[in-house]
Order: sequence, then C-alpha cells, then structure tokens
Amino acid sequence: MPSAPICPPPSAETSTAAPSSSVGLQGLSSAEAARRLAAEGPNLLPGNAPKSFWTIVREVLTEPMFLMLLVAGSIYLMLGDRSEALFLLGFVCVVIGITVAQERRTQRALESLRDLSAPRALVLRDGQEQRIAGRDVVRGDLLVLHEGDRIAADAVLRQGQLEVDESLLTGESVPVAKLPCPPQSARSNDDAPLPDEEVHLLYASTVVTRGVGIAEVCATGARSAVGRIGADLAATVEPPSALQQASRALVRRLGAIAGLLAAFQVLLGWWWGGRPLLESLLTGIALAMAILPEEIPVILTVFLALGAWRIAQQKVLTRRVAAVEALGAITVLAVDKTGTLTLNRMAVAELATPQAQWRAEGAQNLPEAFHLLTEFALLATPLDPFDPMEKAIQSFGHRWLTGTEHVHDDAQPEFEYALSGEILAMTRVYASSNPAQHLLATKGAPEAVIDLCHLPAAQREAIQRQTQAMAERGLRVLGVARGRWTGAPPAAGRTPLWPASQHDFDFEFLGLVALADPPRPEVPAALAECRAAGVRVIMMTGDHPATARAIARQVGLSERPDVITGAEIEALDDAALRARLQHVDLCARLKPQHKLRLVQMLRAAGEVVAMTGDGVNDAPALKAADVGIAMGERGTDVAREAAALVLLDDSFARIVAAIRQGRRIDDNIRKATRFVFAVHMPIIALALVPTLLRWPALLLPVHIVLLELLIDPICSVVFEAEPEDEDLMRRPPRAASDSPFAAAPLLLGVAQGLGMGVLLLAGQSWLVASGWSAEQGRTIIFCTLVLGVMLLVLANRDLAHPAWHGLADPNPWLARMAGVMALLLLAVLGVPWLRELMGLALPGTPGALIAAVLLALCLLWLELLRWLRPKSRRHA
Ligand SMILES: Nc1ncnc2c1ncn2[C@@H]1O[C@H](COP(=O)(O)OP(=O)(O)OP(=O)(O)O)[C@@H](O)[C@H]1O
Ligand SMILES: [Cu+]
Repeated sequence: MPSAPICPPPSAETSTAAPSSSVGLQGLSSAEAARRLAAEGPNLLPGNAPKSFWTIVREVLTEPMFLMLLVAGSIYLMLGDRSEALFLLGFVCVVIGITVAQERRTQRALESLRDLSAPRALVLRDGQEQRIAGRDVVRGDLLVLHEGDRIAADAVLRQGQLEVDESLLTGESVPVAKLPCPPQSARSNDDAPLPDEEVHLLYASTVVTRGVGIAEVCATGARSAVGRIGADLAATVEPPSALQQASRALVRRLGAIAGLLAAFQVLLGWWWGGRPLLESLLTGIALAMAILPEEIPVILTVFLALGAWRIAQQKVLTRRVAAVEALGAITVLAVDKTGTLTLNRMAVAELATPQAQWRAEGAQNLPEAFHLLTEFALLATPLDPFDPMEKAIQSFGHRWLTGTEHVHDDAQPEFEYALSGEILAMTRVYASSNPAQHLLATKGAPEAVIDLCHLPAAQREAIQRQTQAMAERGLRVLGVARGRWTGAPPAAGRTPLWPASQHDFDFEFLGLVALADPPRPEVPAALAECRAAGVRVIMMTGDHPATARAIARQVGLSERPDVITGAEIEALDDAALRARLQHVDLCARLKPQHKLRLVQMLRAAGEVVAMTGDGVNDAPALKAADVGIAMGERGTDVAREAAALVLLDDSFARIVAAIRQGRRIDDNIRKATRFVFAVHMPIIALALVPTLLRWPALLLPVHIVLLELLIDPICSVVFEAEPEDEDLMRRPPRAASDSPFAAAPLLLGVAQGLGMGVLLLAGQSWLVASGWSAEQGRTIIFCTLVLGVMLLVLANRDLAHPAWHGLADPNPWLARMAGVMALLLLAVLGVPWLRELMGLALPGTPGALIAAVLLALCLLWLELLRWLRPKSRRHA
C-alpha cells in the first residue's frame, strides 16, 4: 500500500481539541460513490456463506433417523420387496425436500435479521450527512465518527480528535489517541495516499471510545487491515441455548432407550416369535423410529428463528436467537431513563444562580443576572455537540445571548477535561488575553461542581436545596462554574503542562441549568402492561435521585419513592444490597460498574433480567443481562453489538411487545413438545404391543415412516403460528427453571397418547375377534390414527378450551395441514398400488363407522384428561 509520509508529524498545535464541525466539507458525490462501489466492490469482510443445499442434504443424511431409513430400505431390498424399498428411498427424498424447505425458511428469517443488523455508517456525501449500510462505504468517503461507533473501513482522521479501542487488532485494551491529519491541498485526489503515522490512521472494526471526528476512507473490505489479517468477526458461532442443550440431552437419552427397546423387540420377534431375522430387524427399526423424538430439536430451531423474525416485524431486532427463549421468562426489566423512558429531547427549562431563579416558560427576555451563567454553560459545551443535552445548551445560549458580548463561537479550547467516572463534570480550558492566564468553563452534576468549587457548608446546602427543588420537577440539573488558572508560561511552540485533574483548579460557582426531557407518551401504558404481566421494572439511571423519582412518578414506574444511589450501592455487600433492592425500584447516580453489579446480583438471585442501555460503558452490563436491549437509533454501535435485542425505533412499548412474543413462542414450544410426546405414544404402542401379544404385525415400517417423518412434523408446524393465549400478559412469568422438557408438563401429553394407543389396540383386538381381515383392520386403525393425530393437534392448541373450540381460530396452518392430511389419506386409500404397498384394504362404510366411533372415544379421552388436569398450572 502507498505510504508516502505526506503528513507533517503531529505538532503540539494539533494536539489541542480540533473543531468537530463538518461545515465546509462535501465528501464524495453520490455518483462518484456509486462508481467506486461498482469498481472496487462492497465493503465486506470475507464472511461465512449461508449453508448450501448440499450441506443441508449431508446433514439430513447423517441423522440417525435417515440411517435407519436406509437400513430399512436395504433390508426390504434383501427381502426382495422392491416396491417397499423404493417407497422408503423415495421417502428419503420427500423428507429431504421438506427439511431443506424448512431450513430455507429458517435461514431466510435469520438472514433478513442479519441484513437489518448489518453495520451502518454515517458519511458525508454531496455535502450532507447520510446514514448508509457499512457495505456501501467506498474509498474516499468521509466518515462522521462519534463515541461508540465501530469504524466501517480503514481511514485517515481529518478533523476532530478521537480515542479508539484497537484491541481487536492489537490485543491491547487501552484506548489509543488519534489526531487529525489535514488533507494536503496539493494532493492528487484520486489515489488517497496514507500518512505514515499510526496516530492519524483509523482501522476498520475498531471502536471509537471518545470524541468526535471526520475521517477519510482509504481502504475497504478485504483491503482493510482486518480484512488482510482475515479476522473473521462474523463467524463467532452462537453457543447452544439452554433449551437447545436440554433438547439434545433429551433426544440422546430417548435415543438410547429407543435402541435398547428396538434390540429387545428384534430378539423377541426372532427367538420367541419365531419370525425371520430380517423381518424382526424391520420391526425393531420401526419401533426405534417411533420412539426417537427427532422433531424436537427441529421445532426449537424453527420456532426460535421464526420467532425472531416475527419479533422483527414489531421493529425489534434479535441479535442472538437464544434471547427469544429468555424473553418469555423475564422477571425484571431494568431501564435507563434518558431516551428510554424520556424522549431525549432536551430543552433548557430553568436557570438558577445563588441569588435568582428564571423559567424559560413564557419568558420574554433573559435578565442580565443570568448572562454569565449562560455564557459559561456555552463555553463548557462543544460548538457542534452530539449529546442532546449539550445541543439544548447551545441552542438556548444562542437564542438568548446572540448579539451580546457573551457568545464566543470562534473561541477554541486549548484543552479539555472529559467527564469521567470519578468526576461527573467536564471542563474546557481557553486562552485569555494574558498568555499566562487561562479561563476555565465547567459543567456537570451539581454535587460534582460544588465539590470543585470548595464552597462553605452553608452555600453548598443552599445550592443543594435549589438542585433538589428543580430535580423534583423532573428536570436534569447541571452545575456551572468558572475558573482561572495561571500556569508557568510554556516554552515557545509548546502547550502548557496542564494539571492532572480538574480538582487542581479553583472554581467559582455560577449557577444551575435545568433541562426538561419529556417522558415518552407510550411509556405509562407499557409499564402498566409489564406490571400486569408480573414483570418488575427497575430504573437504573446516572441522573440525580430526585430527577429519577420525579420521572418515575410521571410515567408510573413505581409507587415507592425510595431511591438507592451508586454511592450507597458501593457501601453495601451483596446480601444487604439484595435485601435493599426488594424495597427499592429506583437506582440513581449509577456508574456503569454499578449497573453491571446490579444485573449480576439480580441474576444470581434467580431473576431473569432484561436491561436497556445505550452508552459505550453499558456494554458489559448489557452482555451480562439475560436479554440486553439497545436502542437502534440512539444507541452506540458498541451497545448494539453487546445487546441481544435492538429496538429499531427506540420505542419503549416495543420491549413489552417483544416480551409478549417471547411468551407466545415459549407457550407454543411447550404445546408442540407436548403434542410430539403425545403423538409418539400410540405409534409406539401399536408397534410394540402386537409383537408382545404375537398378533400379526399391525403397523408396518412404511406406516411408521409415514407417520413419523411426514404427519407428525407437518402437524408440529401448526403450533408455530398459534395465536397467543388470552391471559398471556396477565399471568406471572414462568419460572426460569420451568423447562418444556420437564417430566410434569409432558406427562399430560404422554397420557393423551397412551390412552389413544389403548383405545386403538382395543379396537384392533375387537376387529380381529369379529373376523375383519388383517388388511381391513389395519386400514381402520391406521386411518383412525392419522385422524387422531389431528385430534391431538386440536387438543393441545389451547388447554383452556375443548379441542373443537379452536377450529374457528385463525391459524392459517391448521387448514393447510388438514388439506395435506386429507390428500394423503385419499392417496393411500384411493391409489391401488399404494394401498397394496401399505397392506391396506378398503373397509367400506361399516369400517368408516367403526373408525368414527374410535375417534369419538379418543376425543372423549382427551376431553376427560383436559378436565382432570391440575387447574392450578396456569401454563399452556
Ligand atoms: N455532557 C455532559 N456535561 C456535563 N455533565 C454531564 C454530561 N453528561 C452527563 N453529565 C452528568 O453526568 C450524569 C450522569 O450521566 P449519564 O450519561 O451517566 O446518565 P444519564 O444519561 O443521566 O442517565 P441514563 O442512565 O438514564 O441515561 C448526568 O446526570 C449529568 O449530571
Ligand atoms: Cu416423531
């Protein structure tokens, strides 16, 4: 890469804060950007391609289920039953088709989510700031960078000053300072040359931890530094979720049981029943197929992926599919205040000096007494800020002071002390007419500014009373102070040696600025819904306790006025904090590490915690929460990447909508699992019992394959689209330990299926006794079983109502499933060679009547169970 040192080494002058204004910059034209995009390709790192058709086929073929199918097919071939063998092998194709279709559906859902969560970049084009997809960034684009952004491509910093976390490339987690390298006027403009100094270079995929700046892109995609070392960021594979692990364990355990029972049946049929070995092997394989709940992992994958897609329809992006699972179990929702409960539309509402108060509402003018305060609030704020609060101060100051001698838009600060965890105040240092003297402007949390001013106790208390009164009106209050500093005159061309901390200056307190930030209109209703759903809401804010309390009251977050502060939290040990937290919903003046500790502690206490956050510092807590939630519009890239969910339109009500969806998905997984367990029972009974009783084989492998590989999965899909239960958001969250694979919830399914099996076996023995042929008997039992499977679907959709109640419900898949089943039965009965292959014979009207009676008895059994089931369990 070209690296002529065309840039002057960073001189002392450039190390002062540079303007972050984008005024005067044009960027590329859209036409030029499009041309370069076409010529140089999209800004994408070599990522992981979607699963190919053949990968899916290979995966399907290595499943135990298919190995069994192949073995069964070969045995049929050896037995000389070529049509059975062909049928089974043809079946493999059908099932591969279904599996591929389902995988495609799942992947499309996941891909559309990935597109939504693809990185974006703010660029200057045609002189305007535009947000574009990260993949559309081209060489020469001007990136507008803010704190928390992930840099889209390798670039040279042109304006501003940044701190960047390059740990991704260097492993070094200490942020690196970056300084601007102004463009050379004589530079040939097409072949953007690179400066030599690292200090000007920004690398793709690294993160801005502080500052604002504009950078010119010099390399994109595979040509960037990360692209060249092949760091594959996208390829981090999600570890299996708790449910997936549980389901795998279950399938493994049942697989072992299936193997044992099948072996037992083979031996039984061969030695004891005196059947030929191959035939016994076939019945054994059929039994193993009947037992193996292979559709459970499929259900999980499909339901969760489609669930994530459905949640995206509600403008909530799922970044980790496992979060969908946790959503339904959320017990605590920890929300930040600014921007989540409030609109983050700040406006200065009140001013106060130690002597006087002023309100913006209805004001005609700003009295002279407040000019100094406003002037220093302005001086303590960047001219072109990112923070809405600082924007509000800028527009307020310009509105009232323009035309007076108090506006200094052209003054450049010589140095800046940033807001930090230790001191919630920021100071900007300006030159004064006397070269040895410097002027300081500070703003920050009132208590921090009071601290910096070293005031006597009486004055402190007076200011604290003023702060309290303003905060209780729901305002965010800032203190403002002025300072002077005389440093030893610096050597020529050098900057003075600035003191290490803001505490090393002397400040004079000027007054308070209070900003209003109206609550979001949708919040009160959403909070009420959370409360009805048994989800506790806790506020975690960095703001003043009184402001937190006032906003909480305005939006109806909590009745309890108690507030715990970060300082108090630090003083408490875990046990004491846990006890305290049972009575407090409001946590104020929190630092990021406090949020992290609260989240960890709540989780340790068994809560399932969702947490909102948007800042760079919120990332650890977002990661630690069960469901971290970031704001799509306002949040930083870093917060978005740490979060499991992203609210695309920043609306708080979306969180509740997502919880609702999560609960619905959770319910539906339970319903489907119960259904799968129920369905397997009669199939197992009909496969096993005839051997034990030395009856002629009732269900042949072809029947079991048909039931297991076609009917049962098709029916399971219905549950994915099941609408939510009526009381979904009026019942408490399920216990986190309450798994859909626990014995208790599945017992009902097992009972449903077993009863059906018993009824069908009784029917069969009656049919045999009354002289029906084996084929006719089989036909009646098989048809009843297929219809019984549909009955099980209806019965498990909604336990609160009888099976037939749901028929009128708008589940689109129900009608489709019924259609497929009808076609299937018609084909099996109506196509002669199929009928013969399956050992069936038309049973005539009497046979149909018997099937109807059996079916009615099954329905009676299901309703009896529904009625007997323990009513205290409120779950699906
Ligand atoms: N730009 C700033 N200049 C001066 N003080 C600031 C600035 N930003 C924040 N502060 C002070 O730091 C405090 C904490 O801010 P922080 O951003 O951590 O939390 P927050 O935005 O108030 O709360 P939330 O967590 O609800 O979003 C503020 O209440 C304010 O007093
Ligand atoms: Cu099955």
